[in-house]
Amino acid sequence: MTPTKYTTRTIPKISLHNFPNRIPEITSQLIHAAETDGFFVLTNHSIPPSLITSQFALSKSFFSLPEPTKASIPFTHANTGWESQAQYRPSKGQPDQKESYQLQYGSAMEGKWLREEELPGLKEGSLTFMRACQEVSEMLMLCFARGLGFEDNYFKKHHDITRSESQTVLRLLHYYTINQDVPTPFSYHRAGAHVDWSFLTLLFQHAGQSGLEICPGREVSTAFGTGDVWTKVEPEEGEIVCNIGDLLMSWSDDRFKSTFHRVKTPVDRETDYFGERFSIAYFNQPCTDCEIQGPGKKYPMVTGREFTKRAMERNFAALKAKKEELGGESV
Ligand SMILES: O=C(O)CCC(=O)C(=O)O
Ligand SMILES: [Fe+2]
Repeated sequence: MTPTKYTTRTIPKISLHNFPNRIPEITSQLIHAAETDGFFVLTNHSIPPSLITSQFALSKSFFSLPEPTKASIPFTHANTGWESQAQYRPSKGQPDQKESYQLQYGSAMEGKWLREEELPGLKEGSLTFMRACQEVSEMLMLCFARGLGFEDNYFKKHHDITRSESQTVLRLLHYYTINQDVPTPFSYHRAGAHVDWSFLTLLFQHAGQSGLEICPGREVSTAFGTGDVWTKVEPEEGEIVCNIGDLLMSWSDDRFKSTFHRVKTPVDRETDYFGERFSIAYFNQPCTDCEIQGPGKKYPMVTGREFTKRAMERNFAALKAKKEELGGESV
């Protein structure tokens, strides 16, 4: 196994302080970050630290529940529910070593909330947190709409969480502790390299629970491939790490780049984090019936439903190719 090559890149930090009066300045910072790094970190945003802390506490309580309770709300094609070691990345053809629980706002959650007595406050608390994430997302959507020459509400209305067509997702993630005394198998990945197919992803991490790495420079919205020079993104409490997803890349006619990222397999006792890791991701997804096309019409128009379906199919095709390359290994 060839060792990963690393380089230090400065991840832009963008403050949302006093947003209504700083929209032009924030817009130019966001556009620059989106055109170059594809990743940026938000500071001074509107989500109170206590809300982030409570959502992490809910997440920890959820993942501590007995397996049969979690298995009673399994992950399905509606993109909601709980899974454990079931997500295969096309880059590796092996399952991520983690469990996750995906939540949405609307009908896709039917049968996917636990009963209140199983985890009191889960539904109300998570929806409050999701709405706070949406508020931040809508600030960014306004800036991206201006940057691309659309009217201010353009992206906001296509990601309307009050509509039953909403596909936006909150994902609670839990990576298992890794035993430092046993050599880590090659196939072991906390989260294999991938790009998100969202518009924008907002990621919350805990200080000290490192592992996130990025590799900018994705050039086309359809190809899979992992660059070989990575940069570590150290988690800071309260900050939001954002990445451009394939949807915004396509909607900007490839002007903004979606960026490969992964959660590293810890191998080095001196530098890597082997303990359990919790993170929370909020994926802005388009309403199923919205029409997606960039200002320059580089790609044919597709609906939100088609975009999601194609992204899943691309993932599946790339995974199949990877499996064949690995010699029909059972995944
Ligand atoms: O857990 C993390 O830090 C990253 C998660 C992620 O990239 C994803 O779920 O798409
Ligand atoms: Fe991701």
